[in-house]
Order: sequence, then C-alpha cells, then structure tokens
Amino acid sequence: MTNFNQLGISDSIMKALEKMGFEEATPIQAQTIPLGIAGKDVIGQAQTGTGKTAAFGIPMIEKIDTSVRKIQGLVVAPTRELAIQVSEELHKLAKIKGVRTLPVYGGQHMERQIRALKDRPHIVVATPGRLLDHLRRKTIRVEDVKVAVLDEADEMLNMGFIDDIRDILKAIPEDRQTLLFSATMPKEIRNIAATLMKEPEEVKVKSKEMTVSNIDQYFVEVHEKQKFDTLTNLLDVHVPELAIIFGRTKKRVDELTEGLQARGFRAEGIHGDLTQGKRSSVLNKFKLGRIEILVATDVAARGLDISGVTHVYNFDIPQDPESYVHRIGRTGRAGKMGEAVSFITPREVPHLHLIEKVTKSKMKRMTPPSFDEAKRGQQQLTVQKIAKTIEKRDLQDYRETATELLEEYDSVTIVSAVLKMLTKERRQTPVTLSSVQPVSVKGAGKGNSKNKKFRNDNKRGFNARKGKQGGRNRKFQNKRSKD
Ligand SMILES: Nc1ncnc2c1ncn2[C@@H]1O[C@H](COP(=O)(O)OP(=O)(O)OP(=O)(O)O)[C@@H](O)[C@H]1O
Ligand SMILES: [Mg+2]
Repeated sequence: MTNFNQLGISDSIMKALEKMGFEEATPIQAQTIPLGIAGKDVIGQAQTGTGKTAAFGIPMIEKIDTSVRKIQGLVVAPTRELAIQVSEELHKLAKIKGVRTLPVYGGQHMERQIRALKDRPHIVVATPGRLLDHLRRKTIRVEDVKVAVLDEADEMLNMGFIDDIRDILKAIPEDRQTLLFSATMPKEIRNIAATLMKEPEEVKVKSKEMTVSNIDQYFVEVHEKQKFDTLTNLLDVHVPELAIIFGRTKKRVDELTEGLQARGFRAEGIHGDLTQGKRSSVLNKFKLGRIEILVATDVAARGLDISGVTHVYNFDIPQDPESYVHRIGRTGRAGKMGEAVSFITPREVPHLHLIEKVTKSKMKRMTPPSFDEAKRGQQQLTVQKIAKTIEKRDLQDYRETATELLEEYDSVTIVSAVLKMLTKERRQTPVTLSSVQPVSVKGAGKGNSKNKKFRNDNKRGFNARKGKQGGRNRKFQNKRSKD
C-alpha cells in the first residue's frame, strides 16, 4: 500500500484527495503518478474501477500553471457521458489549486460551448468528433497543451477513431507529454500507440485476470426465446440495487426497455440515437436511484463510474472480449463487490470459452431461477414493503377495519389477499422481442498465440459492430465523429 504523500504530489492536490476520501493510492496510481510528474509519456493499463482517472489526472493538474489562462491539459474520451464524468473528477482534484476544467462534447449547444471555451479553461475533456469540429472552426486553441491524455486509449485508437485522434494530436505541439490509459490494451493497439508517443513507459498492473476479482462472474445458458423471461426471473430473485443490462443494438435496447417497463420494472434505455438531453436525464435518474435498471448499448460500457451498481447483465454476449471486460467492470468498482451474468444461447457456448480464454477468467454456470422462485422473489419484495410499513407504527386508523376483517376471514387468507394485491404479477404481461443472430467465433483463427486470436476476434467484433464493408464503416465513422 502506498500513501499519496510518497508520490511527490503538491499540497493543494493532497488536500483535495483528503476531501475526496482517498486514503491510499491504488497500484496504478502509485506506479504512474511519479512517472507522469517526471514528465514521461505513459501507457497505463489496470483493471476497471481501479482509479485510472486520478492516475492521469494528478500529473496533468500538477503541470498546469494557473497564472496562464490557456488550455494546458487535454483529455480525449470516447463518449459524452465519460467526458462529463472525467471532467467532474478532475474538477474535484483541481479546484483547490484553482484549475478550471471544461467538458466539450457533441450534442451540446455549439454557441454556448464556444463561449465557455473563450472563458479560457485550463483543462478540456472532450469527445473526439466535437473536438475536431472546434479545431476546424478554430474555436479552440491547443498550442499551449502540455499534457494530452487518451482515456480508454484502445477504444480511441480503434479503427473508428484512429484518424480523428491522429488529427487531434497533430494539432498539439510535439514537445507535449502523452498519457494513454485503459483496462485493456491489445498488442496491435499498443503498437499504434507507440507511434504517437515518445519512449513511453509501459505500466501494467500485474494481475492474473483482466477482470477484477471482486466481480462474481456467471453465465446462464438459455435459448433466445427464453431470454427475456429468464431475465425478469433473475431480476426478481437478485433484486439488484442498481443494474445495467447490455443489449447488442439500439433497437434491442428499446425493445428490452419497453418489455421491462411493461413488467413493472423501473427501467430506461440509453444509446447513441437518443438526444443528449434524454441521455443525460436517463443517466442522472439512474445515478439518483430513481430508476433501478439502465438498459444500454456499448455506449455505456466504458469508464462510467456509478456507485451502487450491484449487477451487470449481458443480455446479449458482446462480440469482443474487451467489451466484456469493460461492460462487467461497471460493477465491482473501488473495491466493492459486484455480480455479472451473461446470457449465452447454446450456439454461443464456443464464444463464451473464447472470452474466458482471452480474459483469463472463468464464468460459473448459473441455473436460471424457475418461475416459482421468481414469484417467491416478487413476494419477498412485498413482504419487505409490509415490514417497513409496520415499523413506521402509524397504523392506528386501520385497526378497527382490520379487526372486523379478522372476524370474517382467517388471518392467512387476509394476508394472502394483501400480498396478491401488492405483488407485481409480471408474467401476465407477455413480451416478445425481435429475434437476433447468435454471436459466433467462426474465423476467430486457430493461431497458437492467444494474441492473434484476440486480434482476429477483435477485428471481427469491430466489423460486426460497426458495419462490415469499408463504405459502411466510413459512414459509421462519420456518424460517430459527430459526437
Ligand atoms: N485511491 C483511491 N481511493 C479510493 N477511491 C478511489 C481512489 N482512486 C479512485 N477512486 C475511486 O474509484 C472509482 C473508480 O475510479 P476510476 O473511474 O478512475 O476507475 P478506472 O480505473 O478509470 O475504471 P475504468 O477502467 O472502468 O474506466 C471512482 O469512484 C474513484 O473516485
Ligand atoms: Mg476510467
């Protein structure tokens, strides 16, 4: 265990860390903060939820000269929600020093954003598309950037973003410091990364598995048509505090959300086709616990740090193993426990094994609960509600009627009727989803190196997600770069 005061951090940030309740540095922080402060380029890889944001944020904040009203630190992150979150975390670390941070992302009002940029923040956290937009319009100045960070570096250097990232980095002076962080870093991506950096120090927090050990990982083998009923049964038995359910496509997310709502769950969906206003409001409601289930595409897979997420369900198994690692990493963060359940159709079993092999982790088989078990789960919820009402002790007004009822019926019959009235009987609402193709590992390659397999699968995953032909791919990039 390392104390932050051993890492050469200045007083104002030390105070911020104390205020944030960070007592000890995590391993990735202990290993990369001194390198970052020393001005080195760093590629940092550590598991999800282990504090990579502060690992790049602290050295960046250290380099900011607050007397100079220019952008000196630039972080690029793949999604809008992540840009906002990273900006907030940096703000917490930097405000005592007087460093001003600004998130800049697609879907936000352009004029307002330009005004905010004119106000000269010290650090900007941006999504790539919108950042390029500003660079082209010359509404952002990056000539004074001393530290550039790619958060979720492998995603940022994935084929869909690579050209954008090159263009962005070209605009920043070469004597900059470049920091790249992610929980996953396939070798081919690391090679690309090295071309953008100066003698980077590679720090990989050693662990046997790519996933964190405090996430219990399960799989449920289930036929496509039974997936939805299995999901609601599981939710009734698990009773998650907050759960994220990942679906493969936007349409799938919409259908799942509607289905869950129809069965009485407080669920809302998030994906790239929604307006930014809707995306933000859904995420805020989820953070506040006003909805209990967030249904999402991979747009919510990376980086999001929402405390209280106890369960992640892969309703559809992700194509690539990295996506699996990031998705399940939305739970089990900062040392807390979490549970991840992946649905596998019988034809997808080989894909499950591939994910296990690449991530070096094992998923335990979970027997799906029966309808009766789910029913008992639902009733338990009602029992809890009744117990809470009893504890409040303000039942005086009801006693007379209760006594009369007891003269007419026996107590078990009365309580059963109350339970029935208060329990959501979900199965009365049938839900059918459009069918989807199973994920397959065909063409994953039989090379003897795991990396090769990983790479192949990774590419396939990319194609499957982002359109197979070059043309469609391009279209996708355009769409994405508008972010
Ligand atoms: N040293 C620390 N002590 C206690 N909590 C910490 C510490 N460092 C970070 N945290 C908290 O841990 C949580 C996870 O941190 P963060 O989001 O930076 O993880 P990450 O490694 O970037 O994960 P991901 O790979 O999913 O992006 C955050 O809530 C953060 O505030
Ligand atoms: Mg992160």
